Amino acid sequence: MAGASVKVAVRVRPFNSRETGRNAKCVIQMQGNTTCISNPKQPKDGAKNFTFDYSYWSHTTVEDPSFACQKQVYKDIGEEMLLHSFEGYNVCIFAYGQTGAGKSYTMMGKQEPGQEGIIPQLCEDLFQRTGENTDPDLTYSVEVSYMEIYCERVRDLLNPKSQGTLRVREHPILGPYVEDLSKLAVTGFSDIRDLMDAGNKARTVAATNMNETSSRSHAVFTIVFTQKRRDQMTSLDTEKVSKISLVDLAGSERADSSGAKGTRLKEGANINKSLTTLGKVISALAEMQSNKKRKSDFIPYRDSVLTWLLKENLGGNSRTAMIAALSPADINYEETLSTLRYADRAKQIRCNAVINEDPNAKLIRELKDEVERLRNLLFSQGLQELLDNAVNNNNGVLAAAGVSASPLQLALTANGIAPENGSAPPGPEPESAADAPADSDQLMENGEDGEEATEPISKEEAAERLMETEKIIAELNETWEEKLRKTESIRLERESLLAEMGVSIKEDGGTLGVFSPKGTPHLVNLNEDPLMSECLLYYIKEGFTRVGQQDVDIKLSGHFIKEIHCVFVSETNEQGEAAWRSVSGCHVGAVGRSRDVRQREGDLRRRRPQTRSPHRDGEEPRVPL
Ligand SMILES: Nc1ncnc2c1ncn2[C@@H]1O[C@H](COP(=O)(O)OP(=O)(O)OP(=O)(O)O)[C@@H](O)[C@H]1O
Repeated sequence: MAGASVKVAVRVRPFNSRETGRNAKCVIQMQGNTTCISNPKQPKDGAKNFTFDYSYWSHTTVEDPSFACQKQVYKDIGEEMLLHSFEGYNVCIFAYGQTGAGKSYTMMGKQEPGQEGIIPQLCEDLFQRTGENTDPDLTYSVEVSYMEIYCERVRDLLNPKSQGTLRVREHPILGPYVEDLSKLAVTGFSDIRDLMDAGNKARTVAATNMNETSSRSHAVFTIVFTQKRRDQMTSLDTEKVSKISLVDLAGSERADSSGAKGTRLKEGANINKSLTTLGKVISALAEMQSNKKRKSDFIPYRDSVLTWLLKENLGGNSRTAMIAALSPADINYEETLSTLRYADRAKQIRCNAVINEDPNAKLIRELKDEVERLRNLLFSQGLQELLDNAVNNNNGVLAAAGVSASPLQLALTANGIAPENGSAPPGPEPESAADAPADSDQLMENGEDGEEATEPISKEEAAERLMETEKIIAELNETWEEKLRKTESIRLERESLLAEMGVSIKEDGGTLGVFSPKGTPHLVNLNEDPLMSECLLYYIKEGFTRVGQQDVDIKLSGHFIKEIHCVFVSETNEQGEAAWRSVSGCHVGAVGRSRDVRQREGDLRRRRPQTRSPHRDGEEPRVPL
């Protein structure tokens, strides 16, 4: 399997309503695995051909024999990658393309039958296959994390407690990783589907709160799949661990072509830092293939968070597939051509995947060696005694205060050399000796037989690395039951937080809508497309809602609906009476609350003072009512 190239597919979507409305012309044609794009300005001689592993024609409907549906895309790419993960390889699928070209549709899809994307299909297939196992010596475990990279900052989409940005670090043995990113244990497809759903909600909420859309961030869904086999003869366990990374990249349009100005342009540049670097990494890797002499240290992985975290998936230990989403419309010709060129370059990358057999045992051994090495290093500088004293002195005090810390942490803190937790800015961090501060006390390692020191390391750095390694060992040693307990408590926290925010999401005609803080009705326009901006989404809070025209009670709570003509909210007037106020231009239908709900609300209002503001105190609504 060594030296396999990145599998590259392209997929063209149907026209959207705007394109149909403008009589857009389709500039893409496909024949077998070849994609042809014609220049609308020079239709005769401007056509360009590209060949990929797959060219998916999804521009028409299922009636068309050449139509590629969600199932087919999964079968060709998702299933192949899943089978590689069963073999023990790391795998990665990433979707690239302009905003609105169909990346999320291909990766996540919709919840309707037949519309699910690669991620849910792969998860379902994974549990289907593990469920069919009849070998008592073979057990499986699955853990999931979901993060978002926005403006070079990493957010945990599954842990509501993790409000800020997470630190991207590099461990000398593990390589780049996100510190404190939750990795939740799952036991079946419904668990993983709930997490996906929760993560997607968190993503949209975060984007809306920042007045953004999720198309400006990269979403990385990771499954860690472990297969443990017990050997009856020796009673030894062997493990194969595969990391499945499923990445929905931010829209690839160039900042200048999106018409962004000012802050937007600056943000665009920052968001695109990861994409630009991804482009540079792909080019450098492609060049490395054609010019064998070129060394891999040339690859600028460290220049962005995305490429740093996906280092192994790009030219490293991974089987990788890229799907480039294409818009069919003539208006997007330039962007689509640039996507095709990007995909064409990615074809040249080769990855050296290896089966990750028994990494845990090996890893823990290596990490323990590292702890030993660092301890010796600190010990040789006379710090061991301090460590012991500090442990003895502090243990009781901290235990009484309910603080748990490792002995090492206590000792280092007591000696003023423990690193601060999580206060460093996100992004790749220099870890090499060359990056260490030159003026701090340097600990020199003595090699065996009095060899010269190999790597000077500051005492702060040794301490930090020691703590980091101990933390990783503790995580690796966590039992499955402990992981499940932790997952459950995070789930409860997440649910209560979302319920408190009154968050609800419904896919409505392909538009993902969001939310109402504290359940008050808001008008939220999530559509960046100016031509669609009249299409507001209305959130209706908990309770029964009466559609006046039809005079029937319809339960609309927690739903987003389009095309309401008028929305009334009940609130208290100056005389302290419940009154109705129209919050949008009123014409035909009316949406209000049914009488019993109004009654109940009136009672409540008389008991507690109400603000006239339909949004939280001190907080402006996104779209003023
Ligand atoms: N193959 C397809 N078949 C049917 N509809 C599609 C297809 N691809 C995309 N669409 C529809 O086109 C719209 C835009 O697609 P999508 O949201 O997946 O784009 P995107 O590239 O992920 O954009 P963004 O960068 O904003 O996330 C959605 O309404 C989606 O349902």
